[in-house]
Amino acid sequence: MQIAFIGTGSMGGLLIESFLRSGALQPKQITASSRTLSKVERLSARYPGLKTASSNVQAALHSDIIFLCVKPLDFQSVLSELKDVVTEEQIVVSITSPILLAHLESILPSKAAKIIPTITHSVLSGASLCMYGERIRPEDRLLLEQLFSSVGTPVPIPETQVRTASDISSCGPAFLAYILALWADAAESRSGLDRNTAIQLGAQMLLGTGRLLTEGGFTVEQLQQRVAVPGGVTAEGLQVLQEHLFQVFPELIKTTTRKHEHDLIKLDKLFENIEA
Ligand SMILES: NC(=O)C1=CN([C@@H]2O[C@H](COP(=O)(O)OP(=O)(O)OC[C@H]3O[C@@H](n4cnc5c(N)ncnc54)[C@H](O)[C@@H]3O)[C@@H](O)[C@H]2O)C=CC1
Ligand SMILES: O=C(O)[C@@H]1CCC=N1
Repeated sequence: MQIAFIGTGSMGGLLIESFLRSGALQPKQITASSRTLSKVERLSARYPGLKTASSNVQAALHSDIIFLCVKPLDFQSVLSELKDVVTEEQIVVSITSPILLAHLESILPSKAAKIIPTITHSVLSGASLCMYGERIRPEDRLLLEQLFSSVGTPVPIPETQVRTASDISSCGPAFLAYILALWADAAESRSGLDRNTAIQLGAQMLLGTGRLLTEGGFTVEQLQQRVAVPGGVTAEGLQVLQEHLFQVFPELIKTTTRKHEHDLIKLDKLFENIEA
C-alpha cells in the first residue's frame, strides 16, 4: 500500500511520524509533498526511503490513499491540481473539518473520506473522527480504520457532528492544558506548590483518569461518586464547579460552531470557483 501526504506542516508531519513510529507504515510506503520542499526533505533525511515528491500531482500518482493535510483555504488550489489526476480507485482523505465530503466528491472522481486526527496520536492515543463519502466501500473503511487504530482509536461519526466532536478530541488537549495551567497557577499562589510540580501532578491525574474511563470501566458519574466520599472535600469542590462551570461548555460550543459555520460559508464560495 502506498500513501501520499500533501502538506507536511504540523499535522501532516505528525501523522507521518506517528504512523512510522507505530510500525503501521514503512518509510518506503510514503510519498510526501509540501509547498515548502525543505519540510519534506527533512522528513526524507530522517526516514530513509520516504519519497519526496516535487509536486502534489507527483505525490498523488500511484498512491492508494492521499491525505490532504493543508489548511482549508489551501484546498482550492490543491483540488484544482488533483481533479484531473486522481482515479476512482484512490481514496482522498481530508483531515480538516470544514471541508465537506460533498465538496470533495463533487470535484474529485476518487473516493473521499474525512478523518480528523489529534495531537495525541503522536503518543499513539486519542480518537480519530471518521466520516465517509458515498463512494467509500466497506473494505475502504476497514483499511482506513485499521491504519488509524495504530495511532489511536478510530470513531465513526456523522459529518454534521464533526465540530462538537472535534472540539473534544482535537481541540480538547489545548482546552485541558489551559485549565490545568490555571489550576496550577492558583495552587502556586494559594499554597506555594511549585507550578511545574502542580502541572506534573495534573498530567498524571489526566492520564489515569483517561485510563479509568476507558479500560477501568468507570462511567463519569461513577468516578465522581467514588472519589467524593461522604463528608469529604471533593463534594465541596464539585459544588463550586457546578456553580461556575455550568455555562462554560454551552458557550464554548456556541463559539466554535459559529466559527465553523463562518468557515463553511467562506469555503462554499471558494468551491464554486472550481469546476469538476
Ligand atoms: N493542530 C491540530 O491539533 C489539528 C489540526 N487539524 C487540521 O489540520 C489542518 C492543517 O493544520 P496544520 O498542519 O497545523 O497547518 P500547517 O500550516 O502547519 O501545515 C499546512 C502545510 O500545508 C502546506 N501547504 C499549503 N498549501 C499547500 C499546497 N498548495 N500544496 C502543498 N502543501 C501546501 C504548508 O506549506 C504547510 O506546511 C488544519 O486545517 C487543521 O484544522 C486537524 C486536527 C487536529
Ligand atoms: O484549531 C483548529 O482549528 C484545529 C482543528 C482541530 C484542532 N485544531
